Amino acid sequence: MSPATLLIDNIGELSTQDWQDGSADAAAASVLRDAAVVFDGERIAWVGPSSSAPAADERYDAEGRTALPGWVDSHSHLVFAGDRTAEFEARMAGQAYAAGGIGVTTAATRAASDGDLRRLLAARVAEAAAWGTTYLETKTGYGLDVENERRSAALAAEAVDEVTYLGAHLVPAGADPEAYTELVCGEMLDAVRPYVRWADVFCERGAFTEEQSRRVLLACREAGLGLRVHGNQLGPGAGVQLAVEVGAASVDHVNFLDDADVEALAGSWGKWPGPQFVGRMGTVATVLPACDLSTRAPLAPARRLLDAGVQIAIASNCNPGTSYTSSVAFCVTTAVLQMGLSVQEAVRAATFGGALALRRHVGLDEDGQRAVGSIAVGHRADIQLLDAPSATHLAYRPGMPLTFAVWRAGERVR
Ligand SMILES: N=CN[C@@H](CCC(=O)O)C(=O)O
Ligand SMILES: [Zn+2]
Repeated sequence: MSPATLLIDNIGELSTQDWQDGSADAAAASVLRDAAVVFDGERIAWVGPSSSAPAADERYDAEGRTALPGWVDSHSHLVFAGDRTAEFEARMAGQAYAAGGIGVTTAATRAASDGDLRRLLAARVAEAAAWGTTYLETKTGYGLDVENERRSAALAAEAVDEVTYLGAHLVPAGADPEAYTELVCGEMLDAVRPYVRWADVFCERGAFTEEQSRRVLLACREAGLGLRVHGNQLGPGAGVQLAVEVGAASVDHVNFLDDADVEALAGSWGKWPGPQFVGRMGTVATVLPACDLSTRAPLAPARRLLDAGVQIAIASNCNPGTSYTSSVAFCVTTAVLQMGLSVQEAVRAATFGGALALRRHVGLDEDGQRAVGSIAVGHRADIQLLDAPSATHLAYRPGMPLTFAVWRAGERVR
Protein backbone atom coordinates (compact mmCIF):
# COMPACT_ATOMS: atom_id res chain seq x y z
CA MET A 1 0.00 0.00 0.00
CA SER A 2 1.31 3.46 -0.89
CA PRO A 3 1.19 6.13 1.78
CA ALA A 4 -1.44 8.82 1.23
CA THR A 5 1.31 11.38 0.60
CA LEU A 6 4.98 10.79 -0.23
CA LEU A 7 7.72 13.42 -0.35
CA ILE A 8 10.70 12.67 -2.61
CA ASP A 9 13.29 15.31 -1.76
CA ASN A 10 16.97 16.00 -2.23
CA ILE A 11 16.66 15.45 -6.01
CA GLY A 12 19.90 16.75 -7.53
CA GLU A 13 18.41 17.37 -10.99
CA LEU A 14 14.70 17.19 -11.77
CA SER A 15 13.79 17.18 -15.46
CA THR A 16 10.09 17.98 -15.35
CA GLN A 17 9.49 18.14 -19.13
CA ASP A 18 6.72 20.55 -18.16
CA TRP A 19 7.15 22.65 -21.27
CA GLN A 20 5.50 25.89 -22.14
CA ASP A 21 6.39 25.49 -25.81
CA GLY A 22 8.73 23.46 -27.97
CA SER A 23 11.61 25.94 -28.03
CA ALA A 24 15.16 25.26 -26.89
CA ASP A 25 14.81 27.72 -23.99
CA ALA A 26 11.96 25.68 -22.62
CA ALA A 27 14.37 22.73 -22.36
CA ALA A 28 16.49 24.61 -19.84
CA ALA A 29 13.42 25.90 -18.00
CA SER A 30 12.18 22.35 -17.45
CA VAL A 31 15.27 21.36 -15.40
CA LEU A 32 15.23 22.18 -11.65
CA ARG A 33 18.14 21.71 -9.18
CA ASP A 34 17.82 20.62 -5.54
CA ALA A 35 14.19 19.82 -6.09
CA ALA A 36 11.41 17.82 -4.49
CA VAL A 37 8.04 16.37 -5.49
CA VAL A 38 5.08 15.27 -3.41
CA PHE A 39 2.69 12.51 -4.47
CA ASP A 40 -0.84 12.33 -3.14
CA GLY A 41 -1.87 8.79 -4.02
CA GLU A 42 -1.63 8.44 -7.80
CA ARG A 43 -1.34 12.17 -8.36
CA ILE A 44 1.52 14.71 -8.24
CA ALA A 45 0.49 17.26 -5.60
CA TRP A 46 3.53 19.54 -5.41
CA VAL A 47 6.79 20.28 -7.32
CA GLY A 48 9.44 22.78 -6.24
CA PRO A 49 12.68 23.45 -4.35
CA SER A 50 13.63 20.89 -1.72
CA SER A 51 14.08 23.67 0.81
CA SER A 52 10.42 24.65 0.74
CA ALA A 53 8.82 21.23 0.33
CA PRO A 54 5.74 20.58 2.48
CA ALA A 55 5.65 17.73 4.97
CA ALA A 56 4.14 14.40 3.89
CA ASP A 57 3.18 11.08 5.47
CA GLU A 58 6.43 9.53 4.24
CA ARG A 59 9.73 10.81 2.94
CA TYR A 60 12.14 9.31 0.40
CA ASP A 61 15.62 10.84 0.21
CA ALA A 62 16.86 10.83 -3.41
CA GLU A 63 20.38 11.60 -2.15
CA GLY A 64 21.17 13.94 -5.02
CA ARG A 65 20.08 11.59 -7.80
CA THR A 66 18.36 12.64 -11.04
CA ALA A 67 14.59 12.40 -11.47
CA LEU A 68 12.70 12.26 -14.77
CA PRO A 69 9.15 11.41 -15.78
CA GLY A 70 8.82 7.67 -16.36
CA TRP A 71 9.30 6.75 -20.01
CA VAL A 72 6.16 6.83 -22.16
CA ASP A 73 6.70 4.02 -24.66
CA SER A 74 4.19 4.77 -27.41
CA HIS A 75 5.08 1.91 -29.78
CA SER A 76 5.52 -1.78 -28.96
CA HIS A 77 4.31 -5.20 -30.13
CA LEU A 78 4.37 -7.33 -26.98
CA VAL A 79 1.64 -9.93 -27.63
CA PHE A 80 3.61 -12.68 -29.28
CA ALA A 81 5.13 -16.11 -28.87
CA GLY A 82 8.09 -17.72 -30.63
CA ASP A 83 11.57 -16.64 -31.54
CA ARG A 84 13.24 -14.98 -34.55
CA THR A 85 16.90 -15.37 -33.57
CA ALA A 86 17.70 -17.14 -36.85
CA GLU A 87 16.24 -14.26 -38.85
CA PHE A 88 18.31 -11.80 -36.80
CA GLU A 89 21.47 -13.82 -37.43
CA ALA A 90 20.76 -13.90 -41.16
CA ARG A 91 20.27 -10.14 -41.10
CA MET A 92 23.57 -9.59 -39.33
CA ALA A 93 25.11 -11.72 -42.08
CA GLY A 94 23.79 -9.30 -44.68
CA GLN A 95 20.17 -10.23 -45.45
CA ALA A 96 17.69 -7.32 -45.59
CA TYR A 97 14.67 -7.10 -43.28
CA ALA A 98 11.37 -7.92 -45.02
CA ALA A 99 7.79 -7.76 -43.73
CA GLY A 100 7.31 -11.50 -44.32
CA GLY A 101 8.97 -12.42 -41.00
CA ILE A 102 5.77 -11.29 -39.28
CA GLY A 103 4.21 -14.55 -40.55
CA VAL A 104 6.66 -16.64 -38.50
CA THR A 105 5.61 -14.90 -35.28
CA THR A 106 1.94 -15.14 -36.29
CA ALA A 107 2.17 -18.95 -36.54
CA ALA A 108 3.81 -19.22 -33.09
CA THR A 109 1.35 -16.77 -31.53
CA ARG A 110 -1.70 -18.59 -32.88
CA ALA A 111 -0.33 -21.87 -31.47
CA ALA A 112 0.20 -20.45 -27.96
CA SER A 113 -2.43 -20.90 -25.24
CA ASP A 114 -4.07 -17.89 -23.57
CA GLY A 115 -2.13 -18.69 -20.40
CA ASP A 116 1.21 -18.79 -22.21
CA LEU A 117 0.55 -15.50 -24.01
CA ARG A 118 -0.60 -13.87 -20.78
CA ARG A 119 2.59 -14.94 -18.98
CA LEU A 120 4.85 -13.82 -21.84
CA LEU A 121 3.12 -10.46 -21.99
CA ALA A 122 3.27 -9.93 -18.21
CA ALA A 123 6.99 -10.71 -18.17
CA ARG A 124 7.63 -8.19 -20.97
CA VAL A 125 5.59 -5.48 -19.23
CA ALA A 126 7.49 -6.09 -15.97
CA GLU A 127 10.81 -5.89 -17.80
CA ALA A 128 9.84 -2.54 -19.33
CA ALA A 129 8.75 -1.17 -15.93
CA ALA A 130 12.02 -2.27 -14.35
CA TRP A 131 13.87 -0.01 -16.80
CA GLY A 132 11.69 3.00 -16.19
CA THR A 133 8.69 2.66 -18.52
CA THR A 134 5.59 3.81 -16.67
CA TYR A 135 3.16 4.23 -19.57
CA LEU A 136 3.01 1.63 -22.30
CA GLU A 137 1.21 1.14 -25.59
CA THR A 138 1.11 -2.21 -27.34
CA LYS A 139 -0.38 -3.55 -30.55
CA THR A 140 -2.14 -6.63 -31.86
CA GLY A 141 -0.89 -7.80 -35.25
CA TYR A 142 0.39 -11.34 -34.72
CA GLY A 143 -3.09 -12.90 -34.79
CA LEU A 144 -4.22 -11.88 -38.27
CA ASP A 145 -7.56 -13.69 -38.10
CA VAL A 146 -10.70 -12.56 -36.29
CA GLU A 147 -10.38 -14.73 -33.20
CA ASN A 148 -6.63 -14.33 -32.75
CA GLU A 149 -6.75 -10.55 -33.18
CA ARG A 150 -9.62 -10.38 -30.68
CA ARG A 151 -7.68 -12.55 -28.24
CA SER A 152 -4.52 -10.43 -28.63
CA ALA A 153 -6.48 -7.22 -28.03
CA ALA A 154 -8.22 -8.65 -24.95
CA LEU A 155 -4.94 -9.88 -23.42
CA ALA A 156 -3.22 -6.57 -24.16
CA ALA A 157 -6.06 -4.64 -22.53
CA GLU A 158 -5.43 -6.58 -19.29
CA ALA A 159 -1.74 -5.68 -19.27
CA VAL A 160 -0.92 -2.25 -20.73
CA ASP A 161 -2.17 1.34 -20.73
CA GLU A 162 -3.07 1.73 -24.42
CA VAL A 163 -4.01 -0.93 -26.97
CA THR A 164 -3.71 -0.55 -30.73
CA TYR A 165 -5.43 -2.72 -33.35
CA LEU A 166 -2.93 -3.76 -36.03
CA GLY A 167 -4.91 -6.31 -38.02
CA ALA A 168 -3.34 -4.59 -41.04
CA HIS A 169 0.19 -5.78 -40.17
CA LEU A 170 0.56 -8.39 -42.93
CA VAL A 171 -1.76 -10.16 -45.34
CA PRO A 172 -1.57 -13.69 -43.89
CA ALA A 173 -0.18 -16.47 -46.07
CA GLY A 174 -2.74 -17.76 -48.55
CA ALA A 175 -5.22 -14.89 -48.05
CA ASP A 176 -6.44 -12.65 -50.85
CA PRO A 177 -5.22 -9.08 -50.07
CA GLU A 178 -8.53 -7.43 -50.98
CA ALA A 179 -10.65 -9.90 -49.05
CA TYR A 180 -8.30 -9.63 -46.05
CA THR A 181 -8.46 -5.82 -46.12
CA GLU A 182 -12.25 -6.04 -46.07
CA LEU A 183 -12.07 -8.38 -43.07
CA VAL A 184 -9.79 -5.92 -41.23
CA CYS A 185 -12.31 -3.11 -41.92
CA GLY A 186 -15.35 -5.16 -40.94
CA GLU A 187 -15.71 -8.29 -38.83
CA MET A 188 -12.22 -8.12 -37.29
CA LEU A 189 -12.64 -4.46 -36.35
CA ASP A 190 -15.97 -5.24 -34.66
CA ALA A 191 -14.34 -8.06 -32.69
CA VAL A 192 -11.43 -5.98 -31.31
CA ARG A 193 -13.36 -2.73 -30.86
CA PRO A 194 -14.22 -3.17 -27.14
CA TYR A 195 -10.54 -3.51 -26.21
CA VAL A 196 -8.72 -0.87 -28.24
CA ARG A 197 -8.34 2.92 -28.41
CA TRP A 198 -6.13 3.04 -31.53
CA ALA A 199 -5.74 1.53 -34.99
CA ASP A 200 -2.50 1.22 -36.94
CA VAL A 201 -1.53 0.01 -40.41
CA PHE A 202 1.79 -1.15 -41.90
CA CYS A 203 1.79 0.93 -45.08
CA GLU A 204 4.83 -0.46 -46.86
CA ARG A 205 5.90 -2.65 -49.75
CA GLY A 206 5.22 -6.27 -48.81
CA ALA A 207 2.46 -5.22 -46.40
CA PHE A 208 -0.44 -2.86 -47.29
CA THR A 209 -0.70 -0.48 -50.26
CA GLU A 210 -1.58 3.17 -49.82
CA GLU A 211 -5.13 2.53 -50.99
CA GLN A 212 -5.65 -0.45 -48.70
CA SER A 213 -4.08 1.46 -45.79
CA ARG A 214 -6.40 4.44 -46.36
CA ARG A 215 -9.44 2.14 -46.39
CA VAL A 216 -8.41 0.56 -43.08
CA LEU A 217 -7.66 3.89 -41.43
CA LEU A 218 -10.95 5.48 -42.52
CA ALA A 219 -12.98 2.47 -41.37
CA CYS A 220 -11.25 2.55 -37.99
CA ARG A 221 -11.71 6.31 -37.66
CA GLU A 222 -15.40 5.83 -38.45
CA ALA A 223 -15.51 3.29 -35.61
CA GLY A 224 -14.17 5.94 -33.23
CA LEU A 225 -10.53 4.84 -33.01
CA GLY A 226 -7.54 7.18 -33.00
CA LEU A 227 -5.08 6.50 -35.79
CA ARG A 228 -1.38 5.61 -36.07
CA VAL A 229 0.68 4.53 -39.10
CA HIS A 230 3.85 2.47 -39.63
CA GLY A 231 5.32 4.42 -42.54
CA ASN A 232 8.44 5.10 -44.62
CA GLN A 233 10.40 2.35 -42.87
CA LEU A 234 11.75 0.27 -45.75
CA GLY A 235 11.86 2.96 -48.41
CA PRO A 236 10.21 6.18 -49.58
CA GLY A 237 6.44 5.81 -49.56
CA ALA A 238 2.99 7.19 -48.91
CA GLY A 239 2.80 6.49 -45.16
CA VAL A 240 3.70 9.94 -43.85
CA GLN A 241 1.43 11.85 -46.23
CA LEU A 242 -1.41 9.44 -45.55
CA ALA A 243 -0.95 9.81 -41.78
CA VAL A 244 -1.20 13.59 -42.03
CA GLU A 245 -4.16 13.36 -44.43
CA VAL A 246 -6.23 11.23 -42.05
CA GLY A 247 -5.18 13.13 -38.92
CA ALA A 248 -3.18 10.29 -37.38
CA ALA A 249 -1.73 11.02 -33.93
CA SER A 250 1.58 9.48 -34.97
CA VAL A 251 3.53 8.10 -37.89
CA ASP A 252 6.27 5.75 -36.81
CA HIS A 253 9.66 4.67 -38.26
CA VAL A 254 10.01 7.62 -40.75
CA ASN A 255 13.43 6.49 -42.01
CA PHE A 256 12.96 7.56 -45.63
CA LEU A 257 11.57 11.10 -45.86
CA ASP A 258 11.63 13.63 -48.66
CA ASP A 259 11.17 17.40 -48.28
CA ALA A 260 7.42 17.16 -48.86
CA ASP A 261 7.08 14.59 -46.05
CA VAL A 262 8.90 16.84 -43.57
CA GLU A 263 6.85 19.85 -44.68
CA ALA A 264 3.58 17.94 -44.29
CA LEU A 265 4.51 16.87 -40.76
CA ALA A 266 5.66 20.37 -39.78
CA GLY A 267 2.51 21.89 -41.32
CA SER A 268 0.33 19.60 -39.24
CA TRP A 269 1.69 21.35 -36.09
CA GLY A 270 1.07 24.88 -37.39
CA LYS A 271 -1.83 25.55 -35.03
CA TRP A 272 -0.24 24.10 -31.86
CA PRO A 273 0.20 24.64 -28.97
CA GLY A 274 -2.84 26.56 -27.89
CA PRO A 275 -3.62 27.39 -24.25
CA GLN A 276 -3.02 24.36 -22.04
CA PHE A 277 -1.50 22.49 -25.02
CA VAL A 278 -4.94 21.88 -26.51
CA GLY A 279 -4.56 23.69 -29.83
CA ARG A 280 -5.12 21.67 -32.99
CA MET A 281 -2.65 18.83 -32.80
CA GLY A 282 -0.60 17.42 -35.60
CA THR A 283 1.00 14.10 -36.39
CA VAL A 284 3.92 13.14 -34.15
CA ALA A 285 6.89 11.59 -35.95
CA THR A 286 7.95 8.66 -33.78
CA VAL A 287 11.52 7.49 -34.25
CA LEU A 288 12.58 3.99 -33.24
CA PRO A 289 16.37 4.01 -32.80
CA ALA A 290 16.75 0.42 -31.57
CA CYS A 291 14.83 -0.83 -34.61
CA ASP A 292 17.03 1.21 -36.93
CA LEU A 293 20.14 -0.40 -35.42
CA SER A 294 18.70 -3.92 -35.39
CA THR A 295 17.65 -3.70 -39.05
CA ARG A 296 20.76 -1.75 -40.08
CA ALA A 297 18.48 0.89 -41.55
CA PRO A 298 19.46 4.51 -42.08
CA LEU A 299 18.64 6.28 -38.82
CA ALA A 300 15.43 8.32 -38.89
CA PRO A 301 16.22 12.05 -39.35
CA ALA A 302 15.18 13.14 -35.86
CA ARG A 303 17.36 16.26 -35.87
CA ARG A 304 15.95 17.44 -39.19
CA LEU A 305 12.38 16.83 -38.01
CA LEU A 306 12.89 18.78 -34.77
CA ASP A 307 14.55 21.65 -36.62
CA ALA A 308 11.58 21.78 -39.01
CA GLY A 309 9.16 22.19 -36.08
CA VAL A 310 7.82 18.63 -35.97
CA GLN A 311 6.92 17.13 -32.59
CA ILE A 312 8.82 13.86 -32.22
CA ALA A 313 8.60 10.84 -29.95
CA ILE A 314 11.16 8.13 -29.22
CA ALA A 315 9.80 4.62 -28.61
CA SER A 316 11.18 1.09 -28.26
CA ASN A 317 9.13 -0.72 -30.95
CA CYS A 318 9.79 -3.82 -28.83
CA ASN A 319 8.97 -6.80 -31.08
CA PRO A 320 10.63 -10.11 -31.97
CA GLY A 321 11.48 -9.15 -35.56
CA THR A 322 13.09 -5.74 -35.71
CA SER A 323 13.71 -4.48 -32.17
CA TYR A 324 13.75 -6.99 -29.33
CA THR A 325 14.31 -4.51 -26.52
CA SER A 326 11.98 -2.50 -24.33
CA SER A 327 14.80 -0.30 -23.03
CA VAL A 328 13.74 3.25 -23.78
CA ALA A 329 16.94 4.42 -22.08
CA PHE A 330 18.91 2.61 -24.79
CA CYS A 331 16.82 4.40 -27.43
CA VAL A 332 17.43 7.77 -25.75
CA THR A 333 21.17 7.09 -25.62
CA THR A 334 21.20 6.18 -29.32
CA ALA A 335 19.18 9.25 -30.25
CA VAL A 336 21.79 11.44 -28.56
CA LEU A 337 24.87 9.63 -29.83
CA GLN A 338 23.67 8.88 -33.35
CA MET A 339 20.72 11.10 -34.24
CA GLY A 340 22.12 14.44 -33.12
CA LEU A 341 19.65 15.23 -30.32
CA SER A 342 20.64 16.87 -27.05
CA VAL A 343 20.01 14.81 -23.92
CA GLN A 344 17.05 16.99 -22.90
CA GLU A 345 15.56 16.78 -26.42
CA ALA A 346 15.83 13.01 -26.36
CA VAL A 347 14.42 12.74 -22.83
CA ARG A 348 11.57 14.98 -23.87
CA ALA A 349 10.83 12.83 -26.94
CA ALA A 350 10.70 9.69 -24.77
CA THR A 351 8.41 11.22 -22.15
CA PHE A 352 6.34 14.24 -23.21
CA GLY A 353 6.72 13.26 -26.90
CA GLY A 354 5.34 9.79 -26.24
CA ALA A 355 2.46 11.36 -24.31
CA LEU A 356 1.73 13.65 -27.28
CA ALA A 357 1.76 10.64 -29.60
CA LEU A 358 -0.82 8.98 -27.34
CA ARG A 359 -2.72 12.22 -26.69
CA ARG A 360 -2.11 11.86 -22.94
CA HIS A 361 -0.05 15.03 -22.47
CA VAL A 362 -2.98 16.81 -20.85
CA GLY A 363 -5.02 15.33 -18.07
CA LEU A 364 -8.49 14.20 -17.26
CA ASP A 365 -9.66 14.03 -20.85
CA GLU A 366 -12.65 12.05 -22.05
CA ASP A 367 -11.43 8.90 -20.29
CA GLY A 368 -10.85 10.73 -17.00
CA GLN A 369 -7.16 9.77 -17.13
CA ARG A 370 -4.35 11.90 -15.76
CA ALA A 371 -1.66 13.44 -17.97
CA VAL A 372 1.58 11.48 -18.26
CA GLY A 373 5.03 12.28 -19.65
CA SER A 374 5.73 15.39 -17.56
CA ILE A 375 6.04 16.23 -13.89
CA ALA A 376 3.48 18.84 -12.87
CA VAL A 377 0.72 19.21 -10.30
CA GLY A 378 -2.28 17.06 -11.20
CA HIS A 379 -0.34 14.75 -13.49
CA ARG A 380 0.02 11.04 -12.81
CA ALA A 381 2.76 10.27 -10.31
CA ASP A 382 5.09 8.49 -12.76
CA ILE A 383 8.73 9.17 -11.89
CA GLN A 384 12.06 7.41 -12.33
CA LEU A 385 15.29 8.08 -10.45
CA LEU A 386 18.62 7.62 -12.18
CA ASP A 387 21.67 6.70 -10.14
CA ALA A 388 23.52 9.65 -11.65
CA PRO A 389 23.96 13.35 -10.94
CA SER A 390 22.38 14.43 -14.24
CA ALA A 391 20.37 13.06 -17.18
CA THR A 392 23.46 13.64 -19.32
CA HIS A 393 24.78 10.37 -17.88
CA LEU A 394 22.23 8.50 -20.02
CA ALA A 395 24.43 9.28 -23.03
CA TYR A 396 27.75 9.84 -21.25
CA ARG A 397 27.64 6.32 -19.75
CA PRO A 398 25.95 4.31 -22.52
CA GLY A 399 24.65 0.91 -21.56
CA MET A 400 25.10 1.38 -17.81
CA PRO A 401 22.10 0.31 -15.69
CA LEU A 402 21.27 3.76 -14.28
CA THR A 403 17.61 3.10 -13.39
CA PHE A 404 17.51 3.26 -9.57
CA ALA A 405 13.86 3.58 -8.54
CA VAL A 406 10.54 3.82 -10.41
CA TRP A 407 7.07 4.95 -9.26
CA ARG A 408 4.03 4.34 -11.45
CA ALA A 409 0.79 6.11 -10.48
CA GLY A 410 2.35 6.69 -7.07
CA GLU A 411 3.24 2.99 -6.53
CA ARG A 412 6.86 1.95 -6.24
CA VAL A 413 7.43 -0.61 -9.03
CA ARG A 414 11.20 -0.81 -8.70
N1 LIG B 1 7.34 -2.85 -39.37
C1 LIG B 1 6.36 -3.48 -38.99
N2 LIG B 1 6.16 -4.05 -37.80
C2 LIG B 1 7.19 -4.25 -36.83
C3 LIG B 1 8.02 -5.45 -37.12
C4 LIG B 1 7.25 -6.66 -36.97
C5 LIG B 1 8.00 -7.93 -37.17
O1 LIG B 1 8.92 -8.02 -38.00
O2 LIG B 1 7.61 -8.89 -36.50
C6 LIG B 1 8.01 -2.99 -36.71
O3 LIG B 1 7.40 -1.98 -36.33
O4 LIG B 1 9.22 -2.96 -36.96
ZN1 LIG C 1 6.05 -1.46 -34.98
